[in-house]
Amino acid sequence: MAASVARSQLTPLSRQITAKPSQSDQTPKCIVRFRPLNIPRRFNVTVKASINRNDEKIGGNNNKTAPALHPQSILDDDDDEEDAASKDSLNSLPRPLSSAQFSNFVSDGSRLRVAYQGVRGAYSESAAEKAYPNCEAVPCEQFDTAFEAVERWLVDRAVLPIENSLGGSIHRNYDLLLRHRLHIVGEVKFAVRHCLLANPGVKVEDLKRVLSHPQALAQCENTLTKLGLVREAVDDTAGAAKYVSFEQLKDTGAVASSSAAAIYGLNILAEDIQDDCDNVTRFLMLAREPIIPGTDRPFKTSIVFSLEEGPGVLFKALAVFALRQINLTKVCFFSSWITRLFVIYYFFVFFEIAFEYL
Ligand SMILES: O=C(O)C(=O)C[C@]1(C(=O)O)C=C[C@@H](O)C=C1
Repeated sequence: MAASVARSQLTPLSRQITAKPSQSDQTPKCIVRFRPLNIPRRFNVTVKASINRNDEKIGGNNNKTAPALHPQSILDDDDDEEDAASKDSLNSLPRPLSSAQFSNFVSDGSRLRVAYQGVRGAYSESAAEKAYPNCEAVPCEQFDTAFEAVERWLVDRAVLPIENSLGGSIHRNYDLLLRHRLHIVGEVKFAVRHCLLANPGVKVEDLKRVLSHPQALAQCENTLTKLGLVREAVDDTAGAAKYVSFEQLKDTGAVASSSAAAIYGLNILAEDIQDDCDNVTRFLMLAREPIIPGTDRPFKTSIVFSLEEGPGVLFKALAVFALRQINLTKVCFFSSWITRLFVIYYFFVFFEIAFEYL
């Protein structure tokens, strides 16, 4: 009970996480200065978790497990300590996750902090708990807030939806994967069972409109059309439930989970209102450090790249995989402000082999 009270006091992280945390912040790792090991100290730069991109720079010894960037406390700014710091730095480098390391605890034994988008009762919270049992799930207002929270060491991981069996790809998160430098370290599938929620005493026939996340509204298209309800999109399903409850709305319902109903004191008017009983959302688990796949089992690898416009460019790109018998599990196209066309490939193949091919 005590735990649930404490958790209910969590306020979602907002975009303001760019502000320096207060002294009382319990997370000492939150402001970190990264310094490439092979760059003189005076060229120190503050960058956001670009560990992967500089991997090869370390000592040129093909040590793929050693990231090139060294996190150093922003308070430690004494030049005299440079040599000692450089020597120690190899030992203190953040280690990339290995496939065997799916621990729910960080190195100091504290619970893993996992960011998700939404408020308490969101499906993303349940997915985070499924991905990392016993974690401390940290609500974030927006998807990019969750990305930033990991990059700034406010949390250890993020769990974000990427695809739904009914609604399709969640392009916003593909786009954010490109803009941020986090690594996909796993995925979790979560069966989403939507309920129609309303304040106590409100009946289905009293409802005129319904609030929810756009994906959730799309997943319940048939039911909501039959009920003739006006749909209104909000940031997340549980946020819709919270709003309906706090505003004591009598003509407005929410599409959300049964746990959101319990948390915000709403009644469940209808259960399993999604159009397909097999409504599954796939969530990605994201971390600052890449995972180094072992050779004991196949790993799913995601590749993002852009193509210049021209006849047959996509055909040629796909041929790279086809000619090597590499099985693609998903191909996704979308436009982004960064380039005109991005293609995402998922395929089952060992990571190193994939890179050899590319
Ligand atoms: O709004 C929520 O509860 C979420 O966790 C977000 C989200 C999504 O973005 O797809 C997650 C799962 C469901 O598919 C519906 C909504």
